[in-house]
Amino acid sequence: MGRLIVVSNRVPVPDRNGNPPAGGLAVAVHAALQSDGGIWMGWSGETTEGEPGPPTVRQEGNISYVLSDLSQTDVDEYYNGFANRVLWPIFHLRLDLAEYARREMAGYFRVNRLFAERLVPMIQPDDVIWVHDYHLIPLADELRKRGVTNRIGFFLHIPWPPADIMFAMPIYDTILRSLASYDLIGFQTDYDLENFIGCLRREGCGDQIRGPDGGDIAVGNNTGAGSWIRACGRDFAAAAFPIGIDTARFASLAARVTARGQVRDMRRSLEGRALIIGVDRLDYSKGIAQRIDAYERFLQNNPDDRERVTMLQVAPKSRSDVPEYRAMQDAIATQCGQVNGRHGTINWVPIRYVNRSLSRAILAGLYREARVGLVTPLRDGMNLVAKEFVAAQDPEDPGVLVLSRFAGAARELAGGAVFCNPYDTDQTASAIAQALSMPLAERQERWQRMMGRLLDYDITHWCRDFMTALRQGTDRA
Ligand SMILES: O=P(O)(O)OC[C@H]1O[C@H](O[C@H]2O[C@H](CO)[C@@H](O)[C@H](O)[C@H]2O)[C@H](O)[C@@H](O)[C@@H]1O
Ligand SMILES: O=c1ccn([C@@H]2O[C@H](COP(=O)(O)OP(=O)(O)O)[C@@H](O)[C@H]2O)c(=O)[nH]1
Repeated sequence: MGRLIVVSNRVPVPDRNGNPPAGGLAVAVHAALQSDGGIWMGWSGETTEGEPGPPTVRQEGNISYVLSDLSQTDVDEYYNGFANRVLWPIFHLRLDLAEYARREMAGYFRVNRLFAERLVPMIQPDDVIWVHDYHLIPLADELRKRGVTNRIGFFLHIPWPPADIMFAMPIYDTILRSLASYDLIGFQTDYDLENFIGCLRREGCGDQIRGPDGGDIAVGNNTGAGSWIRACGRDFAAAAFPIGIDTARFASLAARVTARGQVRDMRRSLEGRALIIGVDRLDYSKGIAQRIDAYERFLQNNPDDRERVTMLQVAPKSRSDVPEYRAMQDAIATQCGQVNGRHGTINWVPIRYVNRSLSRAILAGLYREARVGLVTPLRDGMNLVAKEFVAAQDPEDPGVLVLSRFAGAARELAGGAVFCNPYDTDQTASAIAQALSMPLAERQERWQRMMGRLLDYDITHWCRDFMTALRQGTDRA
């Protein structure tokens, strides 16, 4: 079997001992690379004043990590600009926040060309290439232009928007058509897949077809969503592969850390109050402001519960060079202060706000302490925090997940989570009240339903499913 080549904007480089970072995706993809050997290529995270030098290569076992520095102009135009000020807001249905500029679009394609040029000399005939996320949509097209005929797969970690939103983006057609250069496109949910096919149809450039020999593509995730597509003169496959977490390992981490250090101190500091937790990058898609409004409404509607609950919002800074993100940092801090000022007493602070990143181990323990997990994005590709919260619970006394219906995770966690509409403040406030008063038997039943799914379809399963579907064409050839 040929090697696997993974390309992503960020590369989870192993530590000094060769261990990948603890995140589930890094561990699972690292394992897939290790088994047949391979390359993981992407941005080093470093910026240079002038033109960047050649990539650095670090060998770990049979995996080569190939890291390219980018110039400040590249980072401004490709990452902060087109990826995070055009594609990100539009794919998250925020046309109002999209700032389109031709210069930034040119930078986006320039960096994709740079990655393609650097990758081509490394590719061997049997290699299979797996490209990740919206930063690198045109990469397959650039590789094809350079004569690469290998199987190339793409996984989109964020949602795919409906046609009317997509078509508002200048050069939407270039983005849409460039996806036809892949052999397999993976989405988080069947809704994203439907939206993508809807865009092809409305544009009149593609549609679903019967597969070769009438066959289906291999999708083992029980969503039943997979399709063959003919578009822009090529046939390719597209399917939903909802990303999972390292469920069993995360559950055991949570059970281990709960009695220790910072988590134990945190429990003591609650003085018996029920903990409501939110954990998100500081991103407008996560609905943090709306969540704080809903929590305040809950306090107003349930005066008896005041001083019996504490909300902890963990929100590390993210993409701080993008103006919309910088503005949010001040807005959320102000909002928390106002709620605390209005409702706090000399003995009680309603919201604790932590504006920095916590380790996975601490988070696992905090999730387990919490009576309610508040995951209320306005739009989210998947939302791994929702899955981690469930995995971390004590089976004997599980907390309740309040989950936005607009998170990708809602497709799999229906029947277990209490759903909310984050745009509806009263309804989200009621969902918080429902979660806090839920009887033990119902909490256990809901938790078991969700945990069963998360154990069956974990990150290793996700990785294997995608790779099986991607290699399927190789076998047929
Ligand atoms: O790399 P950053 O700009 O700092 O952003 C962090 C990541 O954010 C996005 O995550 C998405 O992928 C998750 C895993 O599939 C998914 O659960 C979540 O809903 C998505 O928002 C982004 O897509 C990644 O590329 C970033 O690395
Ligand atoms: O302080 C923090 C906040 C978040 N996370 C992790 O960051 C990831 C966030 O993934 P998610 O899919 O929820 O959202 P994204 O940030 O990728 O859009 C999860 O694994 C969290 O455990 C973390 O390690 N420390």
